[in-house]
Amino acid sequence: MNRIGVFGANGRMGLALVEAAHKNNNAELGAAYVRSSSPLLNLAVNQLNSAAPVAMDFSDERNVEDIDVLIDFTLPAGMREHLKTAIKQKIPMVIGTTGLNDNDMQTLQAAAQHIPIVFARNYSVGVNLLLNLVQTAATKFGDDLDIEIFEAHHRHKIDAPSGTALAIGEAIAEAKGWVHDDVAVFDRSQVEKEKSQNEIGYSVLRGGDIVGEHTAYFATSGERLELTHKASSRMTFALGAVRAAGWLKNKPVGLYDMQDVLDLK
Ligand SMILES: NC(=O)C1=CN([C@@H]2O[C@H](COP(=O)(O)OP(=O)(O)OC[C@H]3O[C@@H](n4cnc5c(N)ncnc54)[C@H](OP(=O)(O)O)[C@@H]3O)[C@@H](O)[C@H]2O)C=CC1
Ligand SMILES: O=C(O)C1=N[C@H](C(=O)O)C[C@H](O)C1
Repeated sequence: MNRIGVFGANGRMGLALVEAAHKNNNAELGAAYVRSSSPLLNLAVNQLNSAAPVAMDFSDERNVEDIDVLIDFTLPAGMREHLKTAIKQKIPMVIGTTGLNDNDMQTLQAAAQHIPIVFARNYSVGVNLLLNLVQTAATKFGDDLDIEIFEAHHRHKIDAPSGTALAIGEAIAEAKGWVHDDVAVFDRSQVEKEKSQNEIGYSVLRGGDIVGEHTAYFATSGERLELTHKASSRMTFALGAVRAAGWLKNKPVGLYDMQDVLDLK
């Protein structure tokens, strides 16, 4: 049985992860953590199960010592703290937090020399298939091609474009032999010129309770291909992350992603 510790257990994804750990037959919830300053500390996280988990303080080392894999879907600042604990306790970590910067990515690379880590900006099967499909599309059209990425999420999401949109753009850039940062266009409001074909444009919608939608557009002069993924439940991501935790448990140190977990490379 894989004993899972969930950070940010009172968050939208945290709650879904707590439920997903109950649903997965090979996993059990070892601990559900909230911030040490949280008013929810020591209270029941939810009532899904007769043994409703109690929110614990991860900074108390006794609360992490029998955990097999830690899962973090919080914010970048939280992820940084949680990663330190994981390294100190030598516990593998599954990370889904988005909005990470270049320094964070370097920190993850360095951390992965000490513990096994899965980092993915989307834990759904569909998006991980999409990452392969966009690479095919990007290379099979000719030079007459415009590539744009659109994403839509709920009103509470604070990072933009989404981590998934960036992962799609990076996959396309890799297939085209482009440096993503050189071709990514996030804002055209001040650019008064025609678009170049060596660019990947991003656009973003925020509203209501949209779980997560992504479309990659491949537009030529005579046709347009639109590859769309729509998530209809956060449980998709949560079950994917719990599956990744099971896969990671006895892996050697290193930085992995969900395509490794799903054997899609
Ligand atoms: N990779 C994937 O498949 C997916 C990734 N995500 C990503 O997961 C993250 C969380 O999303 P969501 O659940 O909607 O967000 P929520 O705002 O609902 O939850 C965030 C959680 O993180 C906690 N948190 C925030 N800052 C810190 C900190 N500094 N230290 C400790 N805990 C902290 C919050 O605690 P508190 O309530 O005390 O503030 C809360 O429990 C986002 O980055 C999102 O993009 C989401 C879905 C899928
Ligand atoms: O914040 C969210 O909700 C989501 N975030 C991830 C992202 O930034 O891509 C994944 C998913 O789309 C939901």
